Amino acid sequence: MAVEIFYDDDADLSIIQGRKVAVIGYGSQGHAHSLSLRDSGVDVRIGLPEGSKSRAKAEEQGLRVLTPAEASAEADLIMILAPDTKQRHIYEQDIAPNLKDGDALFFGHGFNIRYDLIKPPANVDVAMVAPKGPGHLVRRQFVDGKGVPALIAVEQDASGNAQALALSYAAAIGGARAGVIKTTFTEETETDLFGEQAVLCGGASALVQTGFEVLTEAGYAPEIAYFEVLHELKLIVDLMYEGGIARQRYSISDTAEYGDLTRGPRVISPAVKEEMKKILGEIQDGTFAREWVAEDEAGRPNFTKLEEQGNQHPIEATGKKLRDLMSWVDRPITETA
Ligand SMILES: NC(=O)C1=CN([C@@H]2O[C@H](COP(=O)(O)OP(=O)(O)OC[C@H]3O[C@@H](n4cnc5c(N)ncnc54)[C@H](OP(=O)(O)O)[C@@H]3O)[C@@H](O)[C@H]2O)C=CC1
Ligand SMILES: CC[C@](O)(C(C)=O)C(=O)O
Ligand SMILES: [Mg+2]
Ligand SMILES: [Mg+2]
Repeated sequence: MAVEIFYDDDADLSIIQGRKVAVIGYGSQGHAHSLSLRDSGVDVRIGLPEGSKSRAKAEEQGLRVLTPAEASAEADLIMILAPDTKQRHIYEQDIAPNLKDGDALFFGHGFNIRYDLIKPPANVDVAMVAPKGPGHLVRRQFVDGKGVPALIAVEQDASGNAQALALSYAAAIGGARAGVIKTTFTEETETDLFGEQAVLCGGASALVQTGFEVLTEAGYAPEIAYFEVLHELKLIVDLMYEGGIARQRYSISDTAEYGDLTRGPRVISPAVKEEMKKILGEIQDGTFAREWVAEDEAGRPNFTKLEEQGNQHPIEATGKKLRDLMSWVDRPITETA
């Protein structure tokens, strides 16, 4: 089925400029949405608990910070940008009691709606604006006059105007400069989880770590291995970003391209594709969501252990040493990035 793609000319910015927006959370996505909404002339307040370490960051940027309940009560559009596993509790405790007829409840990812963790009442719009990129780059691209593509979806159209509202919001954070695609909460959730697990984060991290291990275990210098499998990956992916895999193949040598064509399918073998299909199945049938919610409720023991193991991987120490010598590479991720 053909997708609908919208650009700035299709969006009416005045719709979101006429709303009182509460952004709940001020992390990667929260800071990007809030600052760009404000720069687009939208009335924004931030909802954060009293003890939140994000409060100071938002206040330093001149934003008005309230508790999540106060922000929800004051606003007529509430965008939840707290961690997915915390959203259900925030919704029940702070948002639901403050929802009024005609309010809009917005999400940056469909997890809590797709897996029935949040069940909004019938009298509010329920929509999503999900940028297809990390929040710090969503903000950086907006500041640079560019934009990260975004997906919009409407789960519940109580006002009859939810899609135009979502598109207006997406335009205000720069998404419609690059293209906004209309989808569903289900499609966004399942493709986003699959992308981050199998390709963008899980797949890419494991590929890089394994390549580094194979080279260093064979006696090659860690610094050379780092440049080969991590640093240069960005340069190769930049070519794909600009012109697809064909552009990447045009720029590399014939020798590299022959290796790419003949060895790539041996690395990402049919067995890897089968495993990817299993991972997609666990997303579709809710296995991953149940596992992740239970892990979070148990205090994240496995998450913490695996994250620490990743931090201790030898590629991290080698990379830190090399990046310290390249001031332009380790660009700090700040609230104005
Ligand atoms: N990271 C990304 O780039 C992307 C994220 N998304 C989605 O955006 C949403 C937010 O993710 P992300 O930006 O990564 O989140 P982060 O973990 O970066 O930030 C979470 C924010 O929520 C705050 N928070 C924690 N608990 C509460 C609470 N009880 N009430 C209010 N605020 C709270 C945190 O404050 P504190 O400082 O106190 O911890 C922090 O400011 C998720 O749905 C995610 O799937 C979608 C696309 C990309
Ligand atoms: C790729 C990870 C992501 O889905 C994103 C930045 O888009 C996320 O959830 O952070
Ligand atoms: Mg994503
Ligand atoms: Mg995601």
